[in-house]
Amino acid sequence: MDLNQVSYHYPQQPTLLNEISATIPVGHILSIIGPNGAGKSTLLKLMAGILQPSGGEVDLDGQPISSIPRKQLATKVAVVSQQNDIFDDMKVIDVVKTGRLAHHSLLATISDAEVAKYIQATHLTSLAQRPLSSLSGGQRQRVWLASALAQDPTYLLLDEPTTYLDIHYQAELMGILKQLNEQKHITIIMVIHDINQAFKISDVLWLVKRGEVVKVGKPEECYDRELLANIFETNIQIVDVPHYGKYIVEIPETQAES
Ligand SMILES: Nc1ncnc2c1ncn2[C@@H]1O[C@H](COP(=O)(O)OP(=O)(O)OP(=O)(O)O)[C@@H](O)[C@H]1O
Repeated sequence: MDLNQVSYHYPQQPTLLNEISATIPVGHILSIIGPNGAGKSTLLKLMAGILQPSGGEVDLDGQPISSIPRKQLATKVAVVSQQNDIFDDMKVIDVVKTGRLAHHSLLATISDAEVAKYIQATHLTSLAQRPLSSLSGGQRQRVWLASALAQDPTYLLLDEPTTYLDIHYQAELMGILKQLNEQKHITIIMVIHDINQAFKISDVLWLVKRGEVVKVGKPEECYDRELLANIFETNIQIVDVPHYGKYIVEIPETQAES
């Protein structure tokens, strides 16, 4: 996927993103990180073809996303969304199946074996027959992921996938994403607030501030205290944790000074 001088402004708003150019290599895990309101979700929506750039183009396999018919785009790009309570009465297994509808006719089917594969990959086997409404937030999150996988995409886009998850589920979800990336070579693009998870799982990071991609780099290139402090406008320390490696912590100024 290529961003060619992509600009964007919301209607009647000033320019938010200004001529962003970047390439996301196939098979990479990219995390977009930065403070609230920086433009991360907007960038993700442009990459998903949900929003159209005000200037420039997002290209997929050399073709502008805007020119790719919706159903064809759905064979390549899946967005993990989580706001859908219209599925509440449906069984998990049936919600997962609906993922395939994105790029097939309503009469199209997905084989039971394939559904089972996605359910297994997202650790939902024991919950498959339960109604969605009976699941916890973290379990639901995995259902949305399984449903997106049923689209069989090349690119999986996620907006803050760990927001409602406790640390156990966060780690589990990250493990699932890593496995999908390694085994199925799905390119993963996510907006994520947990910077340590982002640094751990990603091949490349985009650090975004006020609509600008300030830094593109591998995690090891972004363990830069000053850079991170500048992006998040807070005091950052990078500490070494035994058996883990570098860990980024935010230390409020008042404590740092004492
Ligand atoms: N539909 C909209 N109409 C007008 N302005 C919008 C709209 N959606 C977002 N914005 C504005 O665009 C800016 C960037 O929003 P965006 O959601 O992309 O930021 P973000 O980096 O994902 O933030 P967060 O971390 O808080 O989710 C913000 O100032 C926001 O208020």
